[in-house]
Amino acid sequence: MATRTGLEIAGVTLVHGDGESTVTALDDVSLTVAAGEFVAVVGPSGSGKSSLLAVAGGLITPDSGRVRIGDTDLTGLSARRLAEVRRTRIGFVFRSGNLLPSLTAVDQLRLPLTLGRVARPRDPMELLADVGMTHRAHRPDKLSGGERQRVGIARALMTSPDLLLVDEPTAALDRHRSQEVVALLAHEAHANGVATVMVTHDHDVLSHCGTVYRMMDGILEVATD
Ligand SMILES: Nc1ncnc2c1ncn2[C@@H]1O[C@H](COP(=O)(O)OP(=O)(O)OP(=O)(O)O)[C@@H](O)[C@H]1O
Repeated sequence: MATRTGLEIAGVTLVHGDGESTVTALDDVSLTVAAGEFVAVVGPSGSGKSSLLAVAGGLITPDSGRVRIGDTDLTGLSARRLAEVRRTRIGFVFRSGNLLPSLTAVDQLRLPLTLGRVARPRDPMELLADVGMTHRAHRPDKLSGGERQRVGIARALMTSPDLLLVDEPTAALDRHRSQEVVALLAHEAHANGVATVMVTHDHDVLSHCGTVYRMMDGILEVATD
């Protein structure tokens, strides 16, 4: 059986700024992540990791190259179609959960379903159980950092996305919670067949990932150490 492709980035270049002060944030970057595959991207500050997530997530259109999610080519889509792809096909997980302070855990998960039609909605209670969350009626101020991340991960999976983009998920967590959260991401990626790209500075969690890539001055390569 052919492996389903979740994300395909081919020959992407992205230049920030204009005139004399330009920065090549992505320099002919290619990356393919299959459905269910969990990859990590490491690299120093300013090397282009956030730019890679922004391009993969359809937030920035690259200057050249191609970005595909499943069978959809993002290059050339209208802003409206791109927003629709972001809402229905891509899940975003942020550094510290990015939860809305006034909503309970279960309502954070219901939110993505209120923003428009979703072809394959998940059941919020089931998904919270999946990520090991029992405090379903708690608001974020009553949750630990690890629990907030669990809710953030579950929220990102509500639309059954093809692609999960994860930015520094352990930035606010201690070592033990970091391991738990990244193990959970690995489990969800495999169990749901979602291509997952995680940017991290935390080398302790890399054993949970498949391929580890290193970004350096906008160039992406497989990390060899
Ligand atoms: N909007 C922008 N305008 C101009 N330059 C930018 C812009 N965004 C990023 N850059 C530059 O592009 C390069 C890559 O930045 P990027 O944020 O992708 O790096 P990063 O690896 O994610 O860094 P960090 O680990 O600190 O988040 C840097 O030199 C940065 O200064």
